[in-house]
Amino acid sequence: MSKFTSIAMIGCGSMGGGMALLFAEDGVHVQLSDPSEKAMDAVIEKAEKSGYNGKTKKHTDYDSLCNALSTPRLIVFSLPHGGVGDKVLEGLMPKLSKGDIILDCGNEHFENTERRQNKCRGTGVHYIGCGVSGGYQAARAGPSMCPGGDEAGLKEVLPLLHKVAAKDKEGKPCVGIIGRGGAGHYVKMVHNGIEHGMMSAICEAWGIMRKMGLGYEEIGDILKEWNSKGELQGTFLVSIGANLSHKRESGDGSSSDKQEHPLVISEVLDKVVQDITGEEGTGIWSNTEAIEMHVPAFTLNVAHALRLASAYRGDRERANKAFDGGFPPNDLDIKDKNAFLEDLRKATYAGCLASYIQGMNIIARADQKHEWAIDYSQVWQIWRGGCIIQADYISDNILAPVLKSNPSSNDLNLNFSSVVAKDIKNAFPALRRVVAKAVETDQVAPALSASLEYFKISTGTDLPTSFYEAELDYFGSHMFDKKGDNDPEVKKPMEGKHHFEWKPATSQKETYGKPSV
Ligand SMILES: NC(=O)C1=CN([C@@H]2O[C@H](COP(=O)(O)OP(=O)(O)OC[C@H]3O[C@@H](n4cnc5c(N)ncnc54)[C@H](OP(=O)(O)O)[C@@H]3O)[C@@H](O)[C@H]2O)C=CC1
Ligand SMILES: O=C(CO)[C@H](O)[C@H](O)COP(=O)(O)O
Repeated sequence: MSKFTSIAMIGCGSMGGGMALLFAEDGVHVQLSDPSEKAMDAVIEKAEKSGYNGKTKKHTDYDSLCNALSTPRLIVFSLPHGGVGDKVLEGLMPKLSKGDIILDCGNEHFENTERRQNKCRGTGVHYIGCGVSGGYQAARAGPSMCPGGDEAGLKEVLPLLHKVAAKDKEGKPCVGIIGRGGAGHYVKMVHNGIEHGMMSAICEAWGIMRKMGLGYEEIGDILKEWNSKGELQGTFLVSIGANLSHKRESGDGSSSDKQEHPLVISEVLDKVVQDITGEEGTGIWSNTEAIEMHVPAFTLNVAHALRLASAYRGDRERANKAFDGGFPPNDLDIKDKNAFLEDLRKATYAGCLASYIQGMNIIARADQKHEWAIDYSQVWQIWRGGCIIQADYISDNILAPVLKSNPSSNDLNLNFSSVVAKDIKNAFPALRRVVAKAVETDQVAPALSASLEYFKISTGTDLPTSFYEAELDYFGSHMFDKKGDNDPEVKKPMEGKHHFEWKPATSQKETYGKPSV
């Protein structure tokens, strides 16, 4: 039996509510706090219905909440990111004692996490940033959990997390100590960046299949097939895509019912708004981090841009009118449908793998900067099951050989892996054919196109940036390295050693002639 027999859940929305039931299912008493009594009542009702009688209780003040907890206290946050957590922490701190633990299971920005960790440090309260993944279904059944912070607090709470977290195919829990400071929230943030890249690649493939004339349910069957074998085997986002493709509002699925109830997917508008409404920040933060860490993340960047562009439906409609109909994708007349679908499957895989590679590179660079001592074998384990980016083939064949041995962050770049090289060389011609077809027929394929460019550029040794560098030196005296220079620094991102006087600076009179005024 865990020492945490009575814990707090602060925030009883879709994730917190589900996790409260998850802990209650494990026999733990869960003390609830949420501004909405209705939200707490809903959790209590579900707990009672599930037979967890008396295991959940609502509180409207922190005194009664904290007094109801076993010690050391374990307080789980499932709150919107930003100021809410600060306010809650401020309210709780006077009631907490040395050894108590806050487990922040929201998608918090890692800098907020570290700021709060610093605030708590002098008091002996442990603040753990624990990204959770898998959506509200996983919150209820057991999410993938990514905790980071000080080791003492992590070791205290880990046995309980082992019990409630998602389990992989071998039954091992998808949770482990990720690293120090804000590492847990950082890795979860990048998980979401990868998620966005993968979702973009998959939705672009879906759009292309629609233009091939395939019906929603036919596409669902194809996605099911993709998920069952090969490089996309066991990919959660592909599997839920297969599942959602067949869903109708209600009814029994009979043919008369099919006429009455359209497929839900056929009614969904093309608008992703979370980044703009501020509900979620992870997509913005992971792309900002990619840029700030100087990591080329082609797929992630354009996936985010697609979301942003999609959100402004009204602007798109207005521009569409101004452009007299814009550039709508043409119907695709594909002679050998099966061969093209196979290309599309491989292209989708390349987009998913590109997302993983870019995400891992962001994590590695941040780990070096912040000295979090990330345990990459745990990153691998945490992403094995229960999370949105779960991808069994990638996990078993691409990540395991690199991550399981917990390499140094310097050796993490998956583009150095012979397995990745083999797979991408196999998928690249298919990706090229799909992108070429998409370009030719105006399909929307930013993440697929960016992934093609990514692999071409990140493995290329003859880029057109020679000309770029020359122009920079021409107008800005920014220096350049020369082909054939043997200095090892040439291989590093360091300023070049040469400047050429392409055009000497001249006086205003020499440049413009005699002024007219
Ligand atoms: N939804 C998902 O799939 C996932 C979400 N997350 C993260 O988990 C966290 C929660 O997400 P989610 O459950 O979807 O969001 P919800 O909005 O459903 O839940 C958040 C809850 O916190 C409550 N809340 C607000 N202020 C306080 C406060 N001062 N004290 C106690 N409770 C408060 C909200 O109440 P009210 O509505 O009345 O303001 C709401 O019930 C977020 O950080 C999210 O990014 C992580 C993984 C997956
Ligand atoms: O964290 C999550 C999954 O891992 C949540 O589902 C989150 O709501 C996804 O939203 P976004 O795509 O905006 O990050």
